[in-house]
Amino acid sequence: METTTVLRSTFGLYAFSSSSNLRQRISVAKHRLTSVKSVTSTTPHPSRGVGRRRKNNDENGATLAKVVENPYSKVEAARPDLRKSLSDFLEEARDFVGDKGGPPRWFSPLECGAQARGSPLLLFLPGVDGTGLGLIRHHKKLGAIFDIWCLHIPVSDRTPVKELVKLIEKTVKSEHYRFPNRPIYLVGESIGACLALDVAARNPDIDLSLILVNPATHVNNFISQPLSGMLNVLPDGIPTLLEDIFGVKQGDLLTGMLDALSNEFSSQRMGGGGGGMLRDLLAVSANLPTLSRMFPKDTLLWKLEMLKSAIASVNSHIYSVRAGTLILLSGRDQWLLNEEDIDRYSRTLPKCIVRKLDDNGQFPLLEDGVDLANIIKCTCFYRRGKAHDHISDYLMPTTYELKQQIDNDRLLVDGTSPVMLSTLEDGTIVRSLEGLPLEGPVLYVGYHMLLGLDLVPMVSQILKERNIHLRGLAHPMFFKNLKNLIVDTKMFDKYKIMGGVPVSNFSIYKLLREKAHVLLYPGGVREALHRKGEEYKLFWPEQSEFVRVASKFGAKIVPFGVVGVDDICEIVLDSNDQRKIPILKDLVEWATREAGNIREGDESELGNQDIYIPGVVPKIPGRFYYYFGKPIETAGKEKELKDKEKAQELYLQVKSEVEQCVAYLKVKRESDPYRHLLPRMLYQASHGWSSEIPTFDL
Ligand SMILES: CCCCCCCC/C=C\CCCCCCCC(=O)SCCNC(=O)CCNC(=O)[C@H](O)C(C)(C)COP(=O)(O)OP(=O)(O)OC[C@H]1O[C@@H](n2cnc3c(N)ncnc32)[C@H](O)[C@@H]1OP(=O)(O)O
Ligand SMILES: C/C(=C\CO)CCC[C@H](C)CCC[C@H](C)CCCC(C)C
Repeated sequence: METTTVLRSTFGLYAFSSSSNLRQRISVAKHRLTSVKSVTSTTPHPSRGVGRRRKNNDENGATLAKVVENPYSKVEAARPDLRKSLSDFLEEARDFVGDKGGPPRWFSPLECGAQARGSPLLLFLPGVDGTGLGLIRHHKKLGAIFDIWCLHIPVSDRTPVKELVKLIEKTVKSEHYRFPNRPIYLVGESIGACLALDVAARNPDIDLSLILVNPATHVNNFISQPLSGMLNVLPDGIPTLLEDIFGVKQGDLLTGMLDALSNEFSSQRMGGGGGGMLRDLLAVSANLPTLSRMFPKDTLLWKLEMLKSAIASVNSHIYSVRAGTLILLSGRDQWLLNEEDIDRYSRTLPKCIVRKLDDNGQFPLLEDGVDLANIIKCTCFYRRGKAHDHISDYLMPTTYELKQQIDNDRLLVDGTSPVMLSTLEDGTIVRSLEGLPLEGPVLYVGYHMLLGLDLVPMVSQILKERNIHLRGLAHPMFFKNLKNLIVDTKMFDKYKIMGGVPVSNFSIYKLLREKAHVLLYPGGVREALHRKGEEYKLFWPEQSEFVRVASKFGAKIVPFGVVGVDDICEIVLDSNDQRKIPILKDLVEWATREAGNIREGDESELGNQDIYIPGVVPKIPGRFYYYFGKPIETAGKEKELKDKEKAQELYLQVKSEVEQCVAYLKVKRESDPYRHLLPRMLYQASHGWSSEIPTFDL
């Protein structure tokens, strides 16, 4: 296996290659990068909303309209974003653990070269392996949104922790000097996390963000005593520790066979077959010689010393850290950290999010199921400026992320076979989303069903079918990173991945100004968490909202209604009931307090916004129905709609159209022969599972 890596240091570019065709490899890679850049029409760009029609100027200045293919239309066939594995790490590490030595230095992997303009710098600080390849699975995906440099510490290097911190600091300072407004991310694993904290503590005035993966917080009794004692008594001069223990060398028949097996597993995984732990075990076994060269006895002893001094240094400096921190914590096999320390860190560090990776072990960045770019999106940890901006720093879901979303919700969508209707300009109602305007700004205003379940089929279907990405104005509770939470806020990840923005008059203003397609539920959580008997009742403010801001940007307003949740479940325990049960009462009060009431002071029922989990009894699923009304133009009416009375008129018109959409669907579903599950299943059994099930006559 040949590898090519361009190594960058303060002195220039280094190239490590096991083959002689380095130049060719680099130019192939460059060519690939160029093509990635030029295919934004079919690849969702991480940082931009997806346009449908791009205007290009031809040589004579004429404007050409280029129809852009919808990257999400083939979402079902999307392949995983991360395709490398532990086996790739071990194979590529072979070239990093030779006898080359030299000082610690930075390298920038070629596959990270396609980052969008204005991307922040990401410095990766390795764990005990020192190779700097620990992010290998993530290079491609992270490389699209960061300028990535990885620190390589050669096996034979003995630079003390203090000097390593100075070396990293030197790079941080010089990069900060070059681009003072660009944030610098330090991503460190175990001991690398200690180095990151140390650098941040020494540089509180530089704009840093830290991502600490299983930060080493203590050297436990086994490691500090029996293990280091055992290493100390082993004779010097043995070539490698593992080679001695297992008696295997590179090129052995056994390693050859294991190699072949692990390759077999890798190729199956590429085809979607999976391989999991067995594949990793085989990869490790086949690469024992690499591992043994990575950790010779004296290097292991040195790393133990480094660990002790790095941890001691962090503990004495942690109070000076000002940077925002994201800590990733494996649920299994934590050798070098304990949760009490992490608790202390999260209380000490000023802006700290702790994200647990329950099913992961010692090296989560190399394990399946951990996607760092995705975690960064879900925690709103990505920023190009001083703080995360939900609009300009938002990263579109990759097609695979959308697929995961769809797969997670498949049961609900397949169970409710949604019917989506829209209205064409001439008023014709059609069974498709054809009536939705393609050009923004557009403001979708509608009724919110129980638990917000209407969002599930709607947002992804509109993206898939029309390449329209709805930016939903969402309750700020979905973006909170509360500590000591009774509920796991991971359940709100989907709101962030799919483009939710905390609701405020500023966010609606900014989104419409950017010509976005904005989704607004004026009834908000009061509708989504309604009480018994309140289904399909709108809880909108009396005084007009959204109309003036929509007209300021000439946005089209699309009123819509949706029904069906009453056909899948029935509320048996609402917030009024829960407030009568002691434990539940505390939970409702806690959640309502923590969430914050965005309708505080509203005297009507809208102000009564309990946050609670309704007790429901499921039903054999009926069907979901959506009806998007005819878009209402506000362009050219800005002056007129500045008048509060006129704005109120239009507001009431929109409200009445939403009510009419709901009423229409409630009546029409009575005549749908496929409203119930059984006829739908029979229909699909005879016409194919992917066939579109008919509905009522329009
Ligand atoms: C288990 C299932 C889950 C599944 C999920 C699956 C997939 C997920 C998919 C996707 C994720 C996203 C999904 C999101 C959806 C979540 C739903 C909820 O969370 S619902 C709760 C939140 N929503 C509310 O509670 C509504 C609250 N509504 C409001 O607060 C208002 O309606 C608001 C702020 C949106 C608009 O009200 P105004 O009062 O600003 O509107 P106006 O009256 O038109 O404007 C007033 C004036 O302010 C100006 N203005 C506003 N900002 C300005 C600025 N920055 N500069 C200058 N002028 C500005 C305007 O131009 C206008 O100006 P002049 O007075 O006429 O001169
Ligand atoms: C309002 C909803 C959707 C809007 O699109 C539905 C939210 C349903 C959740 C299951 C409600 C969860 C309430 C919990 C007790 C969590 C509160 C956490 C918060 C951060 C205080």
